[in-house]
Amino acid sequence: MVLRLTRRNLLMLLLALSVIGLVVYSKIGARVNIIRGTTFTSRLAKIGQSVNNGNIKQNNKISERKGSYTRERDGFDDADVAGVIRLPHDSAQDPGESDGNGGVDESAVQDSGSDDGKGKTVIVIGNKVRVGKKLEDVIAEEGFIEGLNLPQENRIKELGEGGGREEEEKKEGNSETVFLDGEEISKPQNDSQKNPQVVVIKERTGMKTDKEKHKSRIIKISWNRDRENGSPEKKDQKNVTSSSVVSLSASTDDRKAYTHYFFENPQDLKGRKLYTRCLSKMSPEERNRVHEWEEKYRQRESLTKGHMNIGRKWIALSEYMKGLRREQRLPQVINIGAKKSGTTAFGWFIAMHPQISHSFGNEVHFFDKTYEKGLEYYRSRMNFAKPNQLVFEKTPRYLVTDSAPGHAKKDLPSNVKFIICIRDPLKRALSDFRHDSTLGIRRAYKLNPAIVKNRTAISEGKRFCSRAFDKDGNVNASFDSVRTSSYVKHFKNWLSHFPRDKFLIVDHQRLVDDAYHELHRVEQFLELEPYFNPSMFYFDKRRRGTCVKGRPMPCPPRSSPGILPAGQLDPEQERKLRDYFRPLNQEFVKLVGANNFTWVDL
Ligand SMILES: Nc1ncnc2c1ncn2[C@@H]1O[C@H](COP(=O)(O)OS(=O)(=O)O)[C@@H](OP(=O)(O)O)[C@H]1O
Repeated sequence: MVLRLTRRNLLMLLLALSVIGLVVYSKIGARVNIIRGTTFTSRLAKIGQSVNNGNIKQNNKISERKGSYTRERDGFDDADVAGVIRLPHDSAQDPGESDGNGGVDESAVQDSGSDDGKGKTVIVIGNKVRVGKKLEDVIAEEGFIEGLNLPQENRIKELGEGGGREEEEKKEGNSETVFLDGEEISKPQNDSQKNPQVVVIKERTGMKTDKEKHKSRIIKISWNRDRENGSPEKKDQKNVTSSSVVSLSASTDDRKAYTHYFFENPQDLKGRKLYTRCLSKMSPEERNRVHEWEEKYRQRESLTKGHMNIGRKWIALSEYMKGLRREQRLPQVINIGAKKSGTTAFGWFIAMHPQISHSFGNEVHFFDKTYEKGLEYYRSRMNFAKPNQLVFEKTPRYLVTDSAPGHAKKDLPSNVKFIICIRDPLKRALSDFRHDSTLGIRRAYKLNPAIVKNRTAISEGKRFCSRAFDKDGNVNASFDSVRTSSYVKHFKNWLSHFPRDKFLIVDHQRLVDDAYHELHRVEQFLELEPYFNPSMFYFDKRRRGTCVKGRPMPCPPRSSPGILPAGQLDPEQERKLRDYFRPLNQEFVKLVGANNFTWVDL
């Protein structure tokens, strides 16, 4: 049969091909899922489930999915992960066997998955499972575990980058004493060292592409946190984090110098970005000194050049900085918002003060976006501060993130202080909306500038109102731009965790009209030596903002490019919004205890 090549026939053919494609894809996809769902991680999770009622730790990236446990897709194949779970009752000694050829030893898994498995250690490295074997024996057999070559006295003998290990190194590894957390694990000194509660190891396998190699270069060892305070009864496996290992091994001072999130998570691309940024701020001479230090570190640790991954570079860098008495500390001052209230300019001004060390980058977004990465990550986002400096970061979303103050209270030192920048709530809301619209169309704008050509102040005002009011014409309090401007609601949430004297309110308008006055208040609040003076600042008409005299770049950077006009409202809509904000402003002022904001009663 010969089909005529008409448009209709072509369409039919395309449709048929798509259907076939879909069917094939769904079949293969389903199979892939089944394979993933039954790999050793889910088995490992089941073992853990029988031990601790299914509370497999989040930080091991094992999460519940469709009734069974499977590792979160974080770029690793299941075969890259290994784990050790010490079941309760440390009794069994009979070693289980690996099948030796990379497959999972089914009997070992089944054995330990049942209640009979209690009391046995289950160790999973790569896709081998061992039951009842001593951790130290397994480590000795495996020969190397990256991530344990902690600095100097905490070092484990490291044996190559997996895959192509040298024969000689292998021998060395079997004969050398192995150190874990700075202790000889072949001669444990107390029971808790003998009994690791959880060890999770990510091990590289035969990776091919560079990207995969990078990803696979992670091995994590986690110990039960309770080991630290010596209360094995209070075991809570959910609390285990990979950073506990380092923190257990180092004294407080060493911890500050060496513990580094990127050392343990070299796959986190942020590490590379921040490292580059940090070095780019240095003079060429200083950069050379850092590279020399890295080389010293490499030789001291007997590492090959290939070993110097980004995690180790961070360790070397923090060692170098430690020598200059500079270290990464958790922030002591946080500008928590509000968005579009001049927070970027504020951060830029305050960073001029010699006693302030600004975090890397404009915003950190720890309490609102990356909290699950842990405090070590947060610390690694801070710049290397001198002993007399206060560490500062700003993230405007903290103000409106409900969980932020609780987490900040729990995690930060008690001397932390907060700055809140605020602004006329209506102007802020319009600026906020413009910011979000700009981000939304930035891509389209790049492709076709004409897309914003017809957007006027009036049209933007209309777009704003279509969101700011509901269909009955009432203010839509849950619209983001309106919600953020309701300062009192957010401030109350923060006040329920911190006392009033922990906060300083900075008004954007005053930052424009009299920057010196505002910044001097900040100096007093933070107990800094006076640095700013009135003659430093001027108002730049073109930039419509405060700038600083005598600097190569006199004005702070803008947080978003102004490709759209600010929205203009008709008087009726403006009145309605003002009526909405007024009582909230008044309540806010009562709480703050000062009333020199020009916009409160508008
Ligand atoms: N130098 C200087 N002095 C005073 N005010 C300034 C300065 N630079 C920026 N701005 C104004 O700050 C508004 C942006 O605020 P943020 O930096 O907090 O925005 S962001 O939340 O970080 O996106 C933004 O407001 P709009 O222009 O209304 O959008 C800026 O005009």
